[in-house]
Amino acid sequence: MTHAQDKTAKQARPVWARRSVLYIPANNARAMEKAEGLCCDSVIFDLEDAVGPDDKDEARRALSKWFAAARNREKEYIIRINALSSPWGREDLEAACACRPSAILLPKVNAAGDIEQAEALLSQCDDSGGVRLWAMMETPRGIANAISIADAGLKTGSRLDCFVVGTNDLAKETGVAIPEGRRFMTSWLMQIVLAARAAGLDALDGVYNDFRDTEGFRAECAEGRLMGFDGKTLIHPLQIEPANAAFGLSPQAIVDAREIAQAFAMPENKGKGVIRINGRMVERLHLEQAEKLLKKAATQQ
Ligand SMILES: CC(C)(COP(=O)(O)OP(=O)(O)OC[C@H]1O[C@@H](n2cnc3c(N)ncnc32)[C@H](O)[C@@H]1OP(=O)(O)O)[C@@H](O)C(=O)NCCC(=O)NCCSC(=O)C[C@H](O)C(=O)O
Ligand SMILES: [Mg+2]
Repeated sequence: MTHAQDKTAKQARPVWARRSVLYIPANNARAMEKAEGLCCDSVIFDLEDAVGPDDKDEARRALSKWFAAARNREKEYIIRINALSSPWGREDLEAACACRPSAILLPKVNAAGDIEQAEALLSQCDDSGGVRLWAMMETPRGIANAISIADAGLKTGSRLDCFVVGTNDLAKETGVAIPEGRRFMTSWLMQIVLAARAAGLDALDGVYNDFRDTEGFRAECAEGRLMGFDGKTLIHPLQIEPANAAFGLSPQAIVDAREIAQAFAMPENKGKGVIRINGRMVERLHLEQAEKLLKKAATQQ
């Protein structure tokens, strides 16, 4: 991978704020009707674990109806399908692709080959590249292969944008307990963040199951922010506001980013690699950061 290829792949990705990403079971009509009005940055409609085997067909039909109605696209709408190796995966992918969501979320990704398989199937039903791909990192093998999975996202034309942590499956597969600050999981979570960053992907922290425990939830959001996650996946509307607060961009960060963008846009700074703003050194790498931050800020709900 050359530097130029790496940069092209990273720049091709859509930039969105993803502070609060709410799961909604695709067989829960009442919750689905709330999706547009909630102030989370993104919604993941779930066809996988939240939907029982007997309800999969009905859930696909509900999704197709939901997307067919005129929907605003002020936030991202993602569909989580079942694993392609499961009895439902292929049908889910076709049905999800026909909905034209912002992205399809692939669960239980174990290796780069899973991404390549999904990309190949996606290109058969969407040749525009508009339907993006997200990957759940929630199996022991997936964590061990995190960097090669992330690198699949640097291939020409890849749709991979984001890693999503699945702490429940990780706990189930490994026997590691989640409570007490997730301390025995921390090294895996950091491996996911590191691999995501190596390929310029976003990384979203796992869910907090005890949705009535606001204090515990806020603490885990604060931890996730310090660990470098872009946002948190949520299971209940009560969790939206604390996640937005924890992962939000501060007004000062937005002011600083605007200042950097304006400074580099001035004719006297054209082509310069480094400039001085308010007595501080600012390089072009800071301009890239500032531009991304401003794009994210524009999509915060
Ligand atoms: C957890 C729940 C089953 C709780 O539901 P409920 O008992 O109905 O909660 P409330 O009575 O407090 O609900 C109050 C109102 O809020 C609406 N609501 C609840 N949840 C949602 C939601 N997710 N999105 C939108 N709206 C929601 C209710 O409809 C009530 O509205 P009203 O009747 O008008 O007052 C439920 O919250 C739920 O199903 N959550 C999502 C569960 C889910 O999707 N799980 C799968 C993803 S998590 C996962 O798998 C992570 C990963 O893979 C891993 O391995 O870790
Ligand atoms: Mg899971």
